[in-house]
Amino acid sequence: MYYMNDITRDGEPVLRQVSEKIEFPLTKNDLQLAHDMMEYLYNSQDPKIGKEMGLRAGVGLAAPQVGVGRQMIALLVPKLDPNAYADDFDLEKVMVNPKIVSHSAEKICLKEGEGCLSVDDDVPGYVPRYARITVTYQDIQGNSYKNRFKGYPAIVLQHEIDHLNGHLYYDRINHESPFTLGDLTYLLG
Ligand SMILES: Cc1nc(NNC(=O)[C@H](CC2CCCC2)CN(O)CO)c(F)c(N2CCN3CCOC[C@@H]3C2)n1
Ligand code: NI
Repeated sequence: MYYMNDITRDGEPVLRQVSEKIEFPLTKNDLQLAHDMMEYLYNSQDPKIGKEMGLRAGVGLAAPQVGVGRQMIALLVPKLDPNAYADDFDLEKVMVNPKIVSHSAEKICLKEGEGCLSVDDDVPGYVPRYARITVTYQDIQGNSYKNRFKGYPAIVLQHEIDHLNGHLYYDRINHESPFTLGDLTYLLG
């Protein structure tokens, strides 16, 4: 069970390192990590539990954010469609050793910019992300996948995979003019 004081903050070296590849079969610790990361996301998205526990809401979480420099991310991305059921997710899974193997030239961004549980103050500005990506990864059983993502789930995945390579979202903001569209094709959200 994670609380906010379990979240590693900007300034801790682990957030700026390249995380280690995970070998299979997963250790008990790895399985516990996967469980705890998903549990944080569910708790943080529950208005009652999230409030009681004082959690910042999250749709994704990377292992370095709980101090573990290993290649594991957890995703709980709701459908953007307001008519979708609350328990209907675009992405609801743990990915081990995720890797972007190809991507569109086209870039998009979230209209309201991004934030990060590991960065206490919000940095305003558009964060350019690839509109479409192909990702290889393994699930906690060790099955391998190669899937394509676009739009909102693709943005979240790029934010999380960045954490595994020591990048934070504000590294990608054009600080000269944070809200220029540049080569951004469209804004999402
Ligand atoms: C977009 C969004 N970012 C939230 N937080 N930031 C995060 O998730 C960080 C990762 C995201 C920042 C931009 C892309 C990835 C965490 N990060 O640092 C991990 O590396 C939200 F909380 C949120 N939503 C919408 C859906 N809602 C469902 C009901 O519960 C509340 C929830 C709020 N949307
Ligand atoms: Ni983050």
